[in-house]
Amino acid sequence: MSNLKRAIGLMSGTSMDGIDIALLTTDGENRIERGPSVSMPYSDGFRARLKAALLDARSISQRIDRPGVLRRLERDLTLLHVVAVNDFLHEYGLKPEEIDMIGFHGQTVLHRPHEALTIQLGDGALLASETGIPVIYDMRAEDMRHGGQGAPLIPAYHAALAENLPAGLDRPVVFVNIGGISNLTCVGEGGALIAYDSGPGNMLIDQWMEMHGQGSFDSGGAIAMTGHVNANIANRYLDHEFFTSPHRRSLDRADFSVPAKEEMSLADGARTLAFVSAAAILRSASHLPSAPRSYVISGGGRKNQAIMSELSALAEREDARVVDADHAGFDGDAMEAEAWAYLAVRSLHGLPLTYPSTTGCNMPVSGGIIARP
Ligand SMILES: Nc1ncnc2c1ncn2[C@@H]1O[C@H](COP(=O)(O)OP(=O)(O)OP(=O)(O)O)[C@@H](O)[C@H]1O
Ligand SMILES: CC(=O)N[C@H]1[C@@H]2OC[C@@H](O2)[C@@H](O)[C@@H]1O[C@H](C)C(=O)O
Repeated sequence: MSNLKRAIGLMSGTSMDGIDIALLTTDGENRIERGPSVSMPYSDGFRARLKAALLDARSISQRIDRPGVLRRLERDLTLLHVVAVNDFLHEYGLKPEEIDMIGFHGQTVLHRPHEALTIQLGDGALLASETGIPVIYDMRAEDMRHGGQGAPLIPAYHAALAENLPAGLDRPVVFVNIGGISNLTCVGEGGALIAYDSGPGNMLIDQWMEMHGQGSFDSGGAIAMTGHVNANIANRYLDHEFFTSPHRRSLDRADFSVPAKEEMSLADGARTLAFVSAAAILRSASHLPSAPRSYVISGGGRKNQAIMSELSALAEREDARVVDADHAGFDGDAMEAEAWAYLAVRSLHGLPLTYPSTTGCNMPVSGGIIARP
């Protein structure tokens, strides 16, 4: 009997721009068949509610606390995921009974690894009852109970993808996800894994654009491409203890703040923050035991031309190649959602989601809670 399962992965990331949905058929190990994927953007109003809720989340001290607006928001967020799943099933002519499980990330509203506290809003039981599909959720907590950072979790999936790298991508290969926050996974010769968060990704750029009334992101990096890097401000970010400390740790959105509006012009700010996003990745990669030969970039940040050109220039100096995940045979938009489907299957099979070399946990750890319809 095969261990193959058909799973839907759902990711609502730190950019808070919407829900990514992907279908994956996998054994949770080396067999991966990628299915369709879509994104369901949040309305401006819902996005604003998520952002406002980050403030209420700061007073959480126990995992079950839902102060202020959080309880109602968790329900609404879950119902949006219900709509996302049901629309997806309809669009691809699938029935709930044809899906073995959903891997549900939810929305991180607080992440304090030093307090072993991480909160992802999302009601797994409600999602299961409203879709008729078993749901595996809350996949970060068990890692923290074993001394881990609770993030990143995508490395187990990166490791499986690295089994099928196209020719020309030499190891060590580093998978980089440039979302609101960026994280990297280095896969060395023989499959050795090292992973950690690598710095601010798009979140500062997004906040900078919003502050200037220029929408929620710098589309294509078009504004950044007309600006110049302010080296003093860039160094202020890059000299942060996060990069200089010998210890790697995971990040919360609140760890870095946007520059003050009057510090730079719109274009120089967009360019400087794109440079910071790129340089942060290289600076974090300098803590790896051996120099990477290739970087495979996923996440929305790969669509920002300024980030990508800064990254390519910096990597070239170290004789490394930078490749968009889409050009390496992967799907740079769906990779996180695919990962949550993959991790759900691993969770079901009791396989580790994290390792000492990915989150700093004290042993390989599985995790996740299952909610049945
Ligand atoms: N066309 C584009 N041009 C420039 N930037 C873009 C474009 N599309 C998306 N982005 C950036 O990517 C972000 C979304 O990226 P992504 O969906 O990978 O993040 P996330 O999954 O929410 O975050 P995380 O991985 O930290 O959880 C947007 O907020 C925006 O900054
Ligand atoms: C606590 C949390 O939600 N962390 C996210 C965030 O967004 C990117 C980076 O920081 C990563 O550590 C993680 O998400 C990815 C998907 C992960 O766990 O692999």
